Amino acid sequence: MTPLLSVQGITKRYGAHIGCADVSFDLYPGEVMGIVGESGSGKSTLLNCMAGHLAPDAGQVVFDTRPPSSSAVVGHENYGPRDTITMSEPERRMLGRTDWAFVHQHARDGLRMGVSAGGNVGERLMAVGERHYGDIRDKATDWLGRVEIDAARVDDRPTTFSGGMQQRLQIARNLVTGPRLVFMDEPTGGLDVSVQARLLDLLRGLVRDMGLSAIIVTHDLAVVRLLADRLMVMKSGHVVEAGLTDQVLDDPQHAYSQLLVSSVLQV
Ligand SMILES: Nc1ncnc2c1ncn2[C@@H]1O[C@H](COP(=O)(O)OP(=O)(O)OP(=O)(O)O)[C@@H](O)[C@H]1O
Repeated sequence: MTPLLSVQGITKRYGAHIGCADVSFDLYPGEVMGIVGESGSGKSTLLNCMAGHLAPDAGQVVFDTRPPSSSAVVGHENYGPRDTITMSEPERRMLGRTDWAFVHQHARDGLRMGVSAGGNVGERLMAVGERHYGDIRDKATDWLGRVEIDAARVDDRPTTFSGGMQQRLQIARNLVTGPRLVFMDEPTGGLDVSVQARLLDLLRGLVRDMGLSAIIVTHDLAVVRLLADRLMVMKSGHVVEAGLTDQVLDDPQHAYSQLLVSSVLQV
């Protein structure tokens, strides 16, 4: 099977300082990869390099592209595995609106706070060529329901929403176009514990129902335990251990992973 995403030798330095070094892995369709490590271990640097937000110094991020489903989507004729780092900026941007999604830790980074909830979701549909107002509004309302936001709030701005609702709205905005790969940066970070649990449950259901592939960066091992099939443990920019989530968490081999797991157990 062709990997959906094949990451090869991604390296990013900040001056003499290493952000992440020589990271490689394959992600297959429907698979969820968790990336864990303490603060400063390079998780966000790696995620941002993979998602095209940051230019790596070396490496490839090869995505198995498919023909556009909307006639409004124009551009590349070469489908199949493509290095997204060397593809043109318009192509990468289109990927970011269609097959890729990015869920930020802070919902306000992924939402337009001055636009209604329905508008936030509908905007992404318009970006891929949908023009029929009634259809867009219906789909937006349907997605609000799928993320457990009352349809009566469709015209309200996200500024009037709680943190958990804002995060669920950001997820709806991201998933409405049916992406195949979702990058998530600490998706439950900064939320109350009970809100986190509900969001995790929702995410798990959506990932399963939509057959999504995802890469989730977190320092919370409970998040990867619930969502990730596989796990990479990072330390000082390097991957020190990788494997099936349960295997790594229940029987960590590297001393740093052991420390990471045990310090969580002590909490
Ligand atoms: N813009 C930058 N300029 C210089 N150094 C940076 C920059 N961004 C990150 N770094 C450094 O790169 C290393 C990796 O940082 P990164 O933010 O990727 O780690 P992280 O694991 O995501 O941490 P956190 O969980 O705190 O976000 C750290 O040593 C950090 O200080």
